[in-house]
Amino acid sequence: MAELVFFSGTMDCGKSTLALQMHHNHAARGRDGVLFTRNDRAGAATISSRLGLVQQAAEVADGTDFWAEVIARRTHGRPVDYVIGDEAQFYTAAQVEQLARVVDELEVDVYAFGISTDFRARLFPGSARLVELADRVEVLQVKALCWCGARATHNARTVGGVMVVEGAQVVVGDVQAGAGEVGYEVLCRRHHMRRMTAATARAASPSTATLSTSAQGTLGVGA
Ligand SMILES: Nc1ncnc2c1ncn2[C@@H]1O[C@H](COP(=O)(O)OP(=O)(O)O)[C@@H](O)[C@H]1O
Ligand SMILES: Cc1cn([C@H]2C[C@H](O)[C@@H](COP(=O)(O)O)O2)c(=O)[nH]c1=O
Repeated sequence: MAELVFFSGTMDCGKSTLALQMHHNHAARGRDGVLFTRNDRAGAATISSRLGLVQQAAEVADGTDFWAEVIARRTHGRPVDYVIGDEAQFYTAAQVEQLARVVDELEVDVYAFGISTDFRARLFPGSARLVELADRVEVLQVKALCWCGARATHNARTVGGVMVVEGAQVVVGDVQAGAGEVGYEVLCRRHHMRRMTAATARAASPSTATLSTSAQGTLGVGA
């Protein structure tokens, strides 16, 4: 039976890498897949992973209808066994419903990848609908880490390393940002709620190492 699976995690936890690995493995066994993305950092119609993999994909716009996209390809003779949708947090709720219909009525597996919450720790509309409709929500195994060494569970938006809480929900950006640029940093909930980034923690206590001593012990670093 076909499935709608939502692979979710913070920024920089390996979602796009996994999306491209899954595409590779399915395609290697002769399955036909269609790749979609929206607002990838590397530019339109691209899925890019920080590990260096880049693949062309169809760019999703507000008017994209996933049901029509799959039907059109099937009409032109493609089997369309699965759909991979990256940056799925940016899809509309209606588009997620179309994906669910593609699964249920066309027997196409849909693998959606995205962050659940924005810089204010609020669900994106697309992610909320995925959590509501997915057969499974999978949390990625590779842990992104907060500066303190705890598992990062939240995404902070930063300017010059300082967390900001005002602004538009969608601002494309990266965890590696230049001075003064809008960037992102992944944090544990405790430090997200305290608005404490690596830079502000260092400024508050310059002698504190970025990873806490206990975390360094756990991770086997800092000896
Ligand atoms: N130089 C590097 N060496 C090894 N792994 C890296 C390197 N740069 C990034 N990564 C890995 O890539 C992950 C980010 O992958 P990516 O698919 O771009 O994430 P996401 O799509 O979730 O934002 C990081 O968590 C890290 O594990
Ligand atoms: C938290 C947050 C993120 N974004 C943007 C920033 C990036 O362009 C993407 C996430 O990409 P990744 O592959 O998961 O690193 O989302 C945003 O627009 N608004 C936010 O609040």
